[in-house]
Amino acid sequence: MDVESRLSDLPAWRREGDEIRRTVDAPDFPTAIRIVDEIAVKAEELNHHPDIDIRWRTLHLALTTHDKGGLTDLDFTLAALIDDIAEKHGA
Ligand SMILES: C[C@H](O)[C@H](O)[C@H]1CNC2=NC(N)=NC(=O)C2=N1
Repeated sequence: MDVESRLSDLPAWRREGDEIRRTVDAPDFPTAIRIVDEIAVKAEELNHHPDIDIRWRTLHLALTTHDKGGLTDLDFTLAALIDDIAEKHGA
């Protein structure tokens, strides 16, 4: 997988070893939680689940495919969906 080329379509994300990561700065805490809730729905649909660290209104998200020991298409698919959700909420 050409990770750098996939990342060029996802400027908010950066590679850290076997993961891609981004932060999401929500306008306030309730919005941050709504974003997490919408991500959770997508994660269940895809059976692919991000690591999420919630710090007040900032989310730290990390994606990898544990089952395959590295990054796969699913990580980039979910990353794009997370970007859509964040943008919709002004984050
Ligand atoms: C058995 C089941 O398919 C898994 O353990 C799934 C669930 N969610 C997952 N999420 C992520 N991010 N990586 C995985 O490898 C993964 N595996």
